[in-house]
Amino acid sequence: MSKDHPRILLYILRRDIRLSDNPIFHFASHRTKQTKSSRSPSNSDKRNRDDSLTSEHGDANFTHVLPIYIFSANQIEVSGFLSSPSDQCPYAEARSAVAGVWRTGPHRAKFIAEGVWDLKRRLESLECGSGLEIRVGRVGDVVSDILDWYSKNCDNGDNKAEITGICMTGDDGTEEKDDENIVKDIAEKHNVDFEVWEDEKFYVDDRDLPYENISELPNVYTTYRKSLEPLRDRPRNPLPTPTQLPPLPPVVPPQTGPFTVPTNFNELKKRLLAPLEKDPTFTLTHPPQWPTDVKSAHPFDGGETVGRDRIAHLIRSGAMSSYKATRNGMLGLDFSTKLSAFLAQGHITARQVHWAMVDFEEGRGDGKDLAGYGKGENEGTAAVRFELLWRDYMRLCMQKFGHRMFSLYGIQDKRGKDDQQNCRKPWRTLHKTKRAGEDPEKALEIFMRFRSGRTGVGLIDASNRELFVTGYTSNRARQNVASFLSSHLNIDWRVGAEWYECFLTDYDTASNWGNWQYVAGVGNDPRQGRIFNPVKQALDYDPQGDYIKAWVPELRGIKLTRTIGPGREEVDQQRLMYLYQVWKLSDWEKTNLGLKGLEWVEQPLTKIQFSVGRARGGHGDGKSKRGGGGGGSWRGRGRGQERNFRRMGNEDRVARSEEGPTIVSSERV
Ligand SMILES: Cc1cc2nc3c(=O)[nH]c(=O)nc-3n(C[C@H](O)[C@H](O)[C@H](O)COP(=O)(O)OP(=O)(O)OC[C@H]3O[C@@H](n4cnc5c(N)ncnc54)[C@H](O)[C@@H]3O)c2cc1C
Repeated sequence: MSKDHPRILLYILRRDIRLSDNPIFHFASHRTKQTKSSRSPSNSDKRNRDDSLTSEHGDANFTHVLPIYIFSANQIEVSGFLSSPSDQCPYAEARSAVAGVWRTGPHRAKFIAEGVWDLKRRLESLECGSGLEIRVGRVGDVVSDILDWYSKNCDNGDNKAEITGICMTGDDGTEEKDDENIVKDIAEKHNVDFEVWEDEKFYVDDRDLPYENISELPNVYTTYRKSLEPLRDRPRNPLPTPTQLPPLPPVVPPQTGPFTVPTNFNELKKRLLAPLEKDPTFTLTHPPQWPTDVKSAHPFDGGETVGRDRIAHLIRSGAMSSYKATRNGMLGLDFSTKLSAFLAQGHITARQVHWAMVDFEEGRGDGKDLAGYGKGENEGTAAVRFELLWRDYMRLCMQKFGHRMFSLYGIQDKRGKDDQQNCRKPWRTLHKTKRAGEDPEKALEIFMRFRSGRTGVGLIDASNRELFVTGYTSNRARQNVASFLSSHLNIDWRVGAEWYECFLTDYDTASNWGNWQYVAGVGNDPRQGRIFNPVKQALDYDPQGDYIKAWVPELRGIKLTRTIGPGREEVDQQRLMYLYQVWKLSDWEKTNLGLKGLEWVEQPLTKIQFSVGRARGGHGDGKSKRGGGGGGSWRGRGRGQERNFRRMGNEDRVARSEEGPTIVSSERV
């Protein structure tokens, strides 16, 4: 066989859809440079050579790189790619295990497609013959088909093209690990090298963690964080963006039947969305509608190009530096970074975010006129780093606990003794169990109202409606929603996690399931059993009612102010209570506002006991010390449990003394 025959490295892209700071592309580009320089004896300067790469990853034996992205049939519905309507899809529908909802809903499907297309464009624009191939199917099937095709169709004697290596970046999801093992077996069968690379998209590189073994990962975030402080010193340098890569192979196998992959973006998107659009209501009798005058907090297209622009915008606008003060917001583009979806798909890396902040902190690049430029780490940039570390931590928990991340009883999984003593929470499930008093139909109905944004609790409904139409809802809202489903309604929290998996643009296996467990009280919250009171939380974080009114337009007619002098109005906390729980309105007002008789208004899923007293003076300027609306004290009534509500991930950072003891009591209807 000729030594010049095409030898192909098959690179299976996963959540590393970017050209910059990408270890595999960096390595491949490095090989191109090496090959070129070894051909030219005069160009023997090895100063720029990255020896760690070559020693770590061996002497690569490839002349071509075939980057391939697979829409994985178990995670995203692929029946829209069938070549003909009469074809039968060989895969089961990509639905969730417990609630049976689509694994990937329309917002993320679109975002992923945009990211993949952006990378394809970037690779093609290098003008070195590189590109990206898109396939659909189960990962193992696609890889097998490609290897078989090269064995069968390219056997031209000396010029035979062959796959000499397969690589992918590691992923800690359980399904992703299964895929890695399947591809490893296929590679072995074909006698092809296989390598799983460290994905370098996390804040702290795995190789720099102070643990020998993942079992040593502390079960409490704070302990983990302290082991890594000072956080600013931790990230490695990002890898440079390749300017040249080995070309695509001269011949590339086609997508195997019964599927066809379109060659233009609009058609690709159409095919992905087609099965989801067959039922745009997602089985809801009252699907949320987009209020015409409200803008999405997350209007971003997917892809490395937009993601990197977003980082630059956050620096240039000062949003990164003001992050600590604004991060609990719920409306608008810049109250938080909105980087999560780009990070989840690997369109950008956490260390790129870090180094962009370092440039600002050290007075390089954008932001010259902003406060804090060149003055080192500030409260905002430190808080962003803190949150990025949460993301790392959730991912490491996934690595440590594996399947337990998806278990109803969580990573704690208190079986045995506790089980016998019936200490486990009696979750309401959507399916029949042997437990007495189960009513799965009722649970299903409750879940339907929850998803529709018709629970009757303003903050929860606003968030769930926002999620449905935009694919995003803030961290503050997510915590309340998760707590509401799992603790106020006692519904199996996994159906909430699955609903989020379907609808979140930024869905990330570890962050989603880890956060749901944490809030549901079965994860690694050291203060087990915290419950968010969505009325008090609304008072603290939506003190003018703007967020609820935006997303629940039926409530916009509720007058929230009272007159405090000639031509002077202030938000009245008593009236805010009607917005937060509309059932509290008088029949007369309900009738006037056209709300009378609506199920979610008259029969909320739960009534939360919470009231506010009249102002004791001193707050007549309309600003409470919580930064919100009118003054006045609040009072919870109930069973006498006292809880402090603090933001997850925040417990050791700010002592929120202004958040006094809160009593949660709710009466399920
Ligand atoms: C029930 C629930 C489900 C969630 N599901 C997801 C999910 O599927 N994907 C996801 O990325 N985040 C998830 N989060 C975490 C958090 O809500 C989002 O990361 C954040 O709201 C995204 O907006 P942002 O990028 O503006 O965040 P910012 O507030 O700007 O934070 C900066 C970055 O830090 C990371 N981050 C912040 N908070 C967390 C956290 N609690 N856990 C892990 N990483 C964090 C994210 O990467 C985020 O982009 C969930 C939180 C809850 C309570």
